[in-house]
Amino acid sequence: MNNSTNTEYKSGFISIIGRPNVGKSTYLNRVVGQKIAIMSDKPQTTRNKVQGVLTSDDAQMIFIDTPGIHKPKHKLGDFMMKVAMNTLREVDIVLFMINAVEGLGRGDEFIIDKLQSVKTPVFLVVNKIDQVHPEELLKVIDQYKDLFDFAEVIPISALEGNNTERLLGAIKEYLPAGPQYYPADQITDHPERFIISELIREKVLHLTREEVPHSIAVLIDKIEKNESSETIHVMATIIVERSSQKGIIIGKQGSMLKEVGKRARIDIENLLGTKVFLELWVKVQKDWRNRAVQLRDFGFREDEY
Ligand SMILES: Nc1nc2c(ncn2[C@@H]2O[C@H](COP(=O)(O)OP(=O)(O)OP(=O)(O)O)[C@@H](O)[C@H]2O)c(=O)[nH]1
Repeated sequence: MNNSTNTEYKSGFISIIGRPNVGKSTYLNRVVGQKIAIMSDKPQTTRNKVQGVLTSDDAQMIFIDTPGIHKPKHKLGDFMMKVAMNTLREVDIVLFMINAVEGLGRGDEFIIDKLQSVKTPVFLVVNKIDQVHPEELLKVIDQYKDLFDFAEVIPISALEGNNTERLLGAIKEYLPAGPQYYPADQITDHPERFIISELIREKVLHLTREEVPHSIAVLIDKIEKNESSETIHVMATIIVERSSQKGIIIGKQGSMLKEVGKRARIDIENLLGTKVFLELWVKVQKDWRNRAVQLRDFGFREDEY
């Protein structure tokens, strides 16, 4: 085993937001090189948007959709908006995608307004440049730059592939060192999975405060529908770096873990709109962040708890 590497593995979550029809799915599909998201002319076809995972030798980028950011009247209403806003805070980079042809519209102002409270770096991704003159493009960019301080401004054509490599390069620059969350051959997942893991992580952090550092990870082992009882069985593992942290998270006679589970379950039930049976495990994986390859080998059932 060789632990001494000069270049650190980078990984992180990138959320793509923007008005309907700006080309988010087209971009996602180009990035992961396969048709994984539903592309259509019909706005907001589905709530259950897929995410794309792009894995290379030195980085893993996980693209996620942000539910509800442009849908304030979504049936889950405020809760989804809250989740969306939290998601924006939890990701490493936000790609705000706009349509170079249409320019600034009302939906954009709503999104920009929401972004003002987010500290995550926001890239302005100006899509569909194959359809505008360069002069027009500059005008559109200026309109947006007047309203927000973007970390990067990158014009692309998701359809034709112009500049998409440059965008990936910029994303990599901003990603922190981190593990390979997903196996290299996995390219899609459902955003629910990510949100559920974040809801659990949030409860752990709230309940334990500074005793448990932010380095914990929550991996979702399974989400399974039980047809007969109409419940969804979620099994997740909270990964910590030291056994002392495991003790804190489990608590006296399991009291802390029970409370984490109770609070997380309520949120997950709201998210999924169905009854949930939540099973939580805690596992020590020393220095897990530096042992990216091991993450893909986590076999939860083999472990002693
Ligand atoms: N000319 C041109 N058309 C594009 C480009 N990117 C996407 N489109 C087209 O724009 C339309 C909408 O693209 P989608 O990728 O479905 O847009 P979306 O933002 O995911 O839409 P929602 O799912 O409704 O949020 C499709 O007809 C695409 O072919 C581009 O770079 N240039």
